[in-house]
Amino acid sequence: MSSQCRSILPSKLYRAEQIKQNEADCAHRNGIDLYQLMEKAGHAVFDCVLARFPTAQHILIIAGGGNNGGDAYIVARLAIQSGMNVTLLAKNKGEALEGDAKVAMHSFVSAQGTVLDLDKHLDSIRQLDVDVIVDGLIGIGLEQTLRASTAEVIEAINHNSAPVIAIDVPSGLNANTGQPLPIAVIADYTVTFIALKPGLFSLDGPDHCGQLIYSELGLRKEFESSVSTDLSLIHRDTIVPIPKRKQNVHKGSFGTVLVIGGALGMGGAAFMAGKAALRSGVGKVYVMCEAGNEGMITQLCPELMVTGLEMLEVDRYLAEVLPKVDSVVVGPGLGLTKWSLAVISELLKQETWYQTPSVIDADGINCLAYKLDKQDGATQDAFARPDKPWVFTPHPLESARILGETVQSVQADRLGAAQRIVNKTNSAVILKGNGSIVASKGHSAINMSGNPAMATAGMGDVLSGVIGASFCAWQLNQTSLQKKLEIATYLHGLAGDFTAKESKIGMIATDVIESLPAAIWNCQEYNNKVQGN
Ligand SMILES: NC(=O)C1=CN([C@@H]2O[C@H](COP(=O)(O)OP(=O)(O)OC[C@H]3O[C@@H](n4cnc5c(N)ncnc54)[C@H](OP(=O)(O)O)[C@@H]3O)[C@@H](O)[C@H]2O)[C@@H](O)CC1
Ligand SMILES: [K+]
Repeated sequence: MSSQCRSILPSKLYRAEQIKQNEADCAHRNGIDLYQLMEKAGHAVFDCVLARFPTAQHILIIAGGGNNGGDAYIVARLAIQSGMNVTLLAKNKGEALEGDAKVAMHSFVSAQGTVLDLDKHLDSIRQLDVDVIVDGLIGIGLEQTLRASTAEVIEAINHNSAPVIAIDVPSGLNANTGQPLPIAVIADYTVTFIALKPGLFSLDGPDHCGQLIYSELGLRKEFESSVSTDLSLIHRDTIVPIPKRKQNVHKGSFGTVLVIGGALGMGGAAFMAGKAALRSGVGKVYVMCEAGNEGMITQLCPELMVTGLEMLEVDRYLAEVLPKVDSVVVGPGLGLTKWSLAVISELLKQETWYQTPSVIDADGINCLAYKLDKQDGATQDAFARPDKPWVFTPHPLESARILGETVQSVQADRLGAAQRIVNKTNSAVILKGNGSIVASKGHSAINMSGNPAMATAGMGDVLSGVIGASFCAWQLNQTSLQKKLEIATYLHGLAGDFTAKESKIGMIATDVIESLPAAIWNCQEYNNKVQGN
């Protein structure tokens, strides 16, 4: 998501329906009506045209039948008034328009603008040689799969090689979920109004928005103070600062993490989680792995305290070590075998585990989902326990396993799926993927750091180690579980951003581990400078 304009972004996100329900009241309280708001929206988009394409002569504008189309007519009028050659295509030549959008169309026509019939000019959309296209087909009014004729218009816009500015939301994109329904305009810029919508930041949203330009239309303060939300963004300005360390400290000051994983053939995952915890500043890291793997893990990282165990030795080890650690990372390379299921069964018997901050990742999730599927009472009881300091970190497939759903239903509404996992496990959740979602009861936040180079094996193991560290290495004792997880997720992505080369191809998980100290330092320095700490 590195192309998005982060520095000016607010932290709150609002669903389309919250904006629709509240924009009129907010505008009225600010002394303007909805038509004046539409004028402001049109001006904001035209400012973008002028700023990004100052030499543009010929502009193609697509206007839909709702208020998103209304904004488009304002842009078209401003373009004519500034001497541009404007081609405006509208459904039914705009004849069915009502309300403010109709007024906007008349203002365009009064400025000598001509409205052409969209359906008769599909080929023009594909082929017209223009300097810029403005997409005002559909905004936050889209609720269900596109009609075929509208999908065809979007396909035609995407076919034209001219740059595209989308008004409010790329047409066809679900503003709440980031899902194209099933196709959406691929814009170079999206000028979005009043409040940020979650779909612009998650799933396919960022690939369709291009650079995001937030235009509050003078309503941000009014809107944020009068409308509450359970959604937020995670970016540099929203994370709680990690304090700088005092000089007089020792390894005991920064906690102990236990990593449980590393079945035969998968020792590398436990190594990566353990090393990521160390690189995030943890004082001591224990690794409990399957007997036979201890040598290779120690060789990869001699700073880890590694113990290889047979099945029958696990209970004694856990009873002895769990009370000594500040957090547990369960899952990296754990496998789904007799050994790993025995490990999980022993863990479920340890009362200490339920009070210990724990990350449950990868095969930790798969083992628990498997046991749940087998109606295992201990797993059901563990899920039912309220207020555990646990976080599940599933990718979409693991999410589907926990929920007993399909990957499609998880991806169709990632924010909803994250909350369903929170409710089912009584734990926090990080639902991985583009725009990872950090969720706990009643709140979900979408992370903005990270890049496509991170789509590679082992990256989740690194994240689990960073989260393990967030519980003890950063002296965030007064910070909520949600906020700790937000910092860990952000720093993991930032370390990936620091490491990725331009092509965003070929970075590996162990590269990211080495960038963790720089990412932490960078945020501490930023905090010092910007917030004066
Ligand atoms: N309120 C204001 O004054 C302000 C509002 N603002 C702007 O208004 C936008 C919201 O406007 P909105 O609510 O009118 O909805 P909007 O995004 O234009 O979509 C409706 C159009 O989409 C079409 N359509 C829908 N579903 C479809 C489907 N499945 N398949 C195909 N078509 C479908 C639907 O067609 P219909 O179904 O009616 O034939 C209709 O033509 C918002 O994003 C912002 O840009 C700003 O100017 C600030 C002031
Ligand atoms: K649009």
